[in-house]
Amino acid sequence: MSSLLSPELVSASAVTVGALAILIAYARRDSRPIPPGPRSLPIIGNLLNMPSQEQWLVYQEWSRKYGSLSFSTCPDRAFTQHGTTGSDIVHMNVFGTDILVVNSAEAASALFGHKSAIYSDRPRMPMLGELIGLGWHFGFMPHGEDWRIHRKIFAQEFTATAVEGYQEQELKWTKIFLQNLIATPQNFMQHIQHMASGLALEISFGLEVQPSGQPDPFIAAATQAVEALTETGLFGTYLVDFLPSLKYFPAWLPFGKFRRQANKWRISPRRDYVPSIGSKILMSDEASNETAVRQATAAMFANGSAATVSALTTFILAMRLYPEVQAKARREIEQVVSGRLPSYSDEASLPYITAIIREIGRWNPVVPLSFPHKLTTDDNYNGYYLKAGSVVFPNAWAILHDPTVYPEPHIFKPERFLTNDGKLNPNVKDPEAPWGFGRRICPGRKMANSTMFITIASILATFEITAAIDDNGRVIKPSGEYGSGMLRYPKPFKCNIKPRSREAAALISED
Ligand code: HEM
Repeated sequence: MSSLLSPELVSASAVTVGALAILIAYARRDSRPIPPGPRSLPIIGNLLNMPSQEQWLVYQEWSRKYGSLSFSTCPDRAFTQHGTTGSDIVHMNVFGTDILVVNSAEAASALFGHKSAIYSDRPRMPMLGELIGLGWHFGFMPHGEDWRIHRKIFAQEFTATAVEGYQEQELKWTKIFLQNLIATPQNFMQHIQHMASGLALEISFGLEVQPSGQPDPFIAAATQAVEALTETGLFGTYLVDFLPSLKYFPAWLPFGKFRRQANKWRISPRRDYVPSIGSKILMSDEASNETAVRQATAAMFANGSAATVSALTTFILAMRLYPEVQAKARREIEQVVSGRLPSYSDEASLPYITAIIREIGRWNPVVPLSFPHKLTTDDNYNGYYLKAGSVVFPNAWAILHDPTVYPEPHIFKPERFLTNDGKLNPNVKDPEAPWGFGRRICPGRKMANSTMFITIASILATFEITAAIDDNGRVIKPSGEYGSGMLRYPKPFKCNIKPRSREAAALISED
């Protein structure tokens, strides 16, 4: 009996049944007009068109290329003539899974905003949730009761008032960061990471983490989770996302590479942890349901802070590449802050710093394709039929680089959010797209903005960021490149960071 049900036989049968289901679905395909997209092939659909790098750029290009002039009545679009007007929604199909990419703010607002009840689900993500073990992460839970409970408890901890309550810890960690920066400025990325993790641990568990950065097993596990999320979180990166039965295939098969990668990233805290106070609390068996939810959300905060790390690294990059922005920001700070470090009460008087924070999220969004949403009910948009069960990607990158809304979108220009006399322009909205959409919008955004404000204002008040010089006296220009994953980070780059003056250095070392 056991030999009859060998894993190989089970997986082969599962794939055969899956292939049959796709064939039947293909034969019965719908004839209603669907959004345009690249031409698809039988069974595999657009598998060969799926970009593997910087997907947001490819989808942005497709939305210009595939027009909405003539509606196809054939879902594989074999006979469609594409128009020239472009379409803000593009469609693909891979092994029977419909994929929609939303490329404009109007379409995002019409779907994720006005119809959030049917656009707030998440697709099943076998690689991330089942093989790597991030299924507990409520950011990837289906839109249901469990998600609602997690989200409610989490959101209570990060309201505007709750976030004000964390300012003391944020000021403390900003100071630690500045001190680490003065000691080893070349390690600025590591110091940003340490500050974000230390702050998350202190706020979540009340833990006092070593300021100098002794390795902590909880930080290590959170970092591992972030790496897994970055590499695999983009739905469709692995075939198993489209064909879940592949997860039963043994790792040694030639196409079992994803299994080997999943084993590398698999989150198994109970076995791998060296006990720390944080991990003991996190893993406590006596935990009640609510405690369990709190524990998971605390760990989520550690992950969320990874996004803040990316945004702060983008800030350093922008200051290195745009010295005139840095000089202008510093002039504003000098008018407001003198003989002390910046505080939260300065925020209202520093509109240029607020504009810089907005521009960071717009210029190089941390999550350019946001997290994938799933449509739960048949819908239509601009005459197109959108099928229930479709995976829907909001293309935050395309929305934030729309030249009709943000002229010269590739340039870092905080002025776009300001009036001529330097106030925040009420007619230019603070973009929401960097934070996601509808009911799933990032619940940690107030916390992230608060951390960014105090860190950025404090760096500008005390340090100068200039070009690094190589051994031959030549300026090293950062490539400005980013890694391509679900969360984007600037690729490591060099710059010269030094205190602006003796007074600034003295402020940093003061207790
Ligand atoms: C610059 C920093 C950050 C950025 C750019 C960012 C961006 C995002 C985005 C784009 C999403 C997906 C929204 C969607 O599905 O439409 C998200 C979800 C989420 N973020 Fe953030 N985030 C940041 C920081 C944080 C922080 C600090 C926390 C924790 C305090 C956090 C907690 C979460 C959670 C829990 C979710 C999942 C929400 C859900 O599925 O219901 N984020 N974030």
